[in-house]
Amino acid sequence: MQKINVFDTTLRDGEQSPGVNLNFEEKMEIAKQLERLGVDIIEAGFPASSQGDFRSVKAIADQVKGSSVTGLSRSLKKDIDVSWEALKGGAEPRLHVFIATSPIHMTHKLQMTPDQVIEQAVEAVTYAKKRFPHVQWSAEDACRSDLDFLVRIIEKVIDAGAEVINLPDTVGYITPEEIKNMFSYIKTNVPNSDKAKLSAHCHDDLGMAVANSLAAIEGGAEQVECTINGIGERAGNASLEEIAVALKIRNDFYQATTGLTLHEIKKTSSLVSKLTGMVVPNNKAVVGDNAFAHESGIHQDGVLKEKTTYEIITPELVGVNANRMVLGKLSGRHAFKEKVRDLGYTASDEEINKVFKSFKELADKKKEVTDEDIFALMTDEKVGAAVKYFEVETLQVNYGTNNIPTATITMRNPNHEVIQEAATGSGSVEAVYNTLERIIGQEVTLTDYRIQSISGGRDALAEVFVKVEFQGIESTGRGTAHDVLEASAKAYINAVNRILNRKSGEEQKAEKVQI
Ligand SMILES: CC(=O)SCCNC(=O)CCNC(=O)[C@H](O)C(C)(C)COP(=O)(O)OP(=O)(O)OC[C@H]1O[C@@H](n2cnc3c(N)ncnc32)[C@H](O)[C@@H]1OP(=O)(O)O
Ligand SMILES: CC(C)C(=O)C(=O)O
Repeated sequence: MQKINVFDTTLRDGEQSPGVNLNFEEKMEIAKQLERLGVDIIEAGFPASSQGDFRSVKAIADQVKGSSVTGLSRSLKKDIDVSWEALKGGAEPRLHVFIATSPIHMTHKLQMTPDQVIEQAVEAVTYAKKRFPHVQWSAEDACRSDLDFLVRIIEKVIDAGAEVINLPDTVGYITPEEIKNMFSYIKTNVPNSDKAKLSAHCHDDLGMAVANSLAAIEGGAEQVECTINGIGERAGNASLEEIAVALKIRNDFYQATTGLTLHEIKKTSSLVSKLTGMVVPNNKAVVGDNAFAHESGIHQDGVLKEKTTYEIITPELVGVNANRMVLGKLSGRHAFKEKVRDLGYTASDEEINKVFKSFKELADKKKEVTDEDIFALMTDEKVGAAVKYFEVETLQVNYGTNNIPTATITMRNPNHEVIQEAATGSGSVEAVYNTLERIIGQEVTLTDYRIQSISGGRDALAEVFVKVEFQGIESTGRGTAHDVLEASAKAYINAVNRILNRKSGEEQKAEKVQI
């Protein structure tokens, strides 16, 4: 099994993401986490770019000893000198020096001839080698460079002392097949290629950065440069976690491995997301919130029977506690039943089937049905096992800033008669309660009223708790609904029904049902 070195550039190319600006403490915290993750090389910054970056790179090089620390430098003596000052305290000081090799970059940006570029590259590597025991050289925009020019310049920088040759796809242009061919071409045609490791550094402009990095490995790369969560200049870099997990899960194909502690991946991803402010999309491979979540009934059923039906990565592998069954309108009975059991309910198939129907109705109205929602549905069902003396059939409330709130309610009474009444109140809830009291035909004293939302979001269920006194007995009641007034009415009637149940001895029966 071939060992692939992981070169993490979250703190250098990752910080080039528009809008990202990490301070000293943040860079230090990320570097320490990268060390725990076990990356081979941390590119901590670009020391010559600013005082702040110099200070961070220096501190990381001085303090992080579990990974090798490097910094980026142009092919200029002044940049290399500054980099040396920053990196010299590292365990084995390592410089990453680059120059562009594509015709577009050489002509327009550097305004140099290919021969001048070769000369400057060799001069820079030679100069760097006088100080640094390890020098990596990068051919910026290698993937749009002339292959035979690359062969010429690479041979010379290896002779000058570069021990890693990085061939970046700077603008995310190449395809997997092309990059694989490019790496094997360089390996075969550079006469001294055995004296250096080849490295890939891919950008994601066409969404192929990870595929290209893996293809480069097939072509002979022994190092991949990547960032946590794939952050980086423009559309970002190849994402470290995706490459690492692909190599692990498909090592039958790639025959390659990394030295990473994979269960640190999720923690590292969350830390980088928090400190950079770059949110990880829910559907992001490996570290997205949905990476181990199943919502559709057929998938949930499959996973409950055998995880490998729909999971190729175990959540534990990357430090996620467990997979997640998300209950929504596409979920089925198997997952629902499992969730009800997980929540601690003992329920018969008949009860499950009944609540499943209410669950589907709720799921049609709500994006995600949460544990709290299921709890509310189950509690309603269990409490509903007692006699419902009164039951609200329809409820309408007329409210306006210039009107007196009026409620009109149709309700079934203990004699199974449907009665309609209307009443006003100083607010909508009072109007509802006055109307209910009128239908009940006896005084009901409300002694407590509390409302809260179940789970988050605008579409959350409302949950109302009341305490009422009726016929000399006090009882609590609870009601849930999407609408606060409906939940208020349900809670009030629930309390009255409980009192009537208790009076007729039915309450005892209801409490026997195990919740
Ligand atoms: C593909 C990559 O990701 S490369 C890394 C990109 N990262 C960064 O640029 C972040 C850090 N950069 C910086 O802070 C600044 O750009 C600095 C400090 C490096 C340079 O700043 P300035 O001196 O103001 O130059 P500026 O950035 O405007 O232009 C870049 C200069 O470097 C030259 N240059 C670019 N790459 C190289 C190189 N590898 N070797 C030598 N010179 C180079 C350019 O041709 C240009 O030279 P010119 O001023 O003679 O025209
Ligand atoms: C300087 C190199 C490594 C780079 O970041 C790129 O080409 O994208």
